[in-house]
Amino acid sequence: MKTSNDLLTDKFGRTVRSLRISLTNRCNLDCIYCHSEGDEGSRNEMTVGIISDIVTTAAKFGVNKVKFSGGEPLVRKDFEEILRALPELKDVSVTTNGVLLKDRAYSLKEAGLDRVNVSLDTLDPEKYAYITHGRPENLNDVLEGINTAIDAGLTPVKINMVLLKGINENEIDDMLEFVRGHKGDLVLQIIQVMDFRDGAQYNLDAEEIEKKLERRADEIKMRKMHHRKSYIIDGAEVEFVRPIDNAEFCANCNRLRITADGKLKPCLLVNDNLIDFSNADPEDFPELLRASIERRIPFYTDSKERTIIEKRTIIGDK
Ligand SMILES: Nc1nc2c(ncn2[C@@H]2O[C@H](COP(=O)(O)OP(=O)(O)OP(=O)(O)O)[C@@H](O)[C@H]2O)c(=O)[nH]1
Ligand code: SF4
Ligand code: SF4
Repeated sequence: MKTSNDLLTDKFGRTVRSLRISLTNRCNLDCIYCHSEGDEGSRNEMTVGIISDIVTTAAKFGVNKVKFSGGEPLVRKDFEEILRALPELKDVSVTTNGVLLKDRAYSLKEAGLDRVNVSLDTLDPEKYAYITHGRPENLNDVLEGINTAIDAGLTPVKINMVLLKGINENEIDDMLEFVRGHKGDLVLQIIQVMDFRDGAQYNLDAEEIEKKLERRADEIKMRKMHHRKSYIIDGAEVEFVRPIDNAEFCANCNRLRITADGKLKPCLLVNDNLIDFSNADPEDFPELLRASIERRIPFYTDSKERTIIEKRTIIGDK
């Protein structure tokens, strides 16, 4: 048995400090690029007790960050209860589409949520409806949700903008202006679209776009997680998430995923190495965590050829 210090370090020297927990596969939208956290789509959902047990165990071994995701995590009415059942952590956040955020922001903050990321690819209602298969009016709900989250202190609120060729690639400056208009409470997060659902057809040269932003930056920071860079451009902060074929991103991946139905998932893009702990005895959790860490490998390496083959065989066209 490993000691508590190295239990969550994998054979590539990556120490897991963060859990990314999917609360549900249900969603009130249906986006054209949805990756559903790379999950197979089970309808089962973990109970508050299981979530609390696994986070408590992981926290004993150094995990200090939890990110909740979905599907859409706010469709779970017991999200506040889940938050109240967590141990003390450094950073608890959620990624949401924001449609239901307005009515929950204050209660989530009171229950212990630190901050929120909100998906917002466009400020145009018609494009919004096209991307999400929702209603144009949903865009207003999201904007109200963002404002309420700021009022409730769920800051900084990150605005997740997935770059989509032919749809929103010319909206980066509008988004930067939107962020500037909220006086330091917002950060723009630009995300390269991945090869899920219709994603591939909207892919563009994200590296080139990032280089252009870099040239405009007054200041550049780099995060430990994924070595992601963020740029300050005329007072607006923009972080770039560019995972595809990015060996550096995977070499600095320090998060372990948990699927909505309670499986440890070492990598977003791999589904044949999951470990089920939904029916396990909490006493066995450390051993299961360790087993999952043993299965972690960086998905993208320096060999692009290998990556493409793996992608086809492992995730298919999901
Ligand atoms: N391939 C890959 N993509 C990721 C990973 N983490 C995040 N992403 C991408 O980044 C998108 C946005 O992530 P968010 O859920 O907003 O959270 P985050 O930016 O990772 O976390 P914070 O910056 O700490 O809030 C996801 O939908 C993915 O497309 C990862 O570990 N691997
Ligand atoms: S809001 Fe998120 S989970 Fe829902 S369909 Fe869009 S990308 Fe998928
Ligand atoms: S190994 Fe790479 S692709 Fe897999 S979850 Fe980590 S960063 Fe994402």
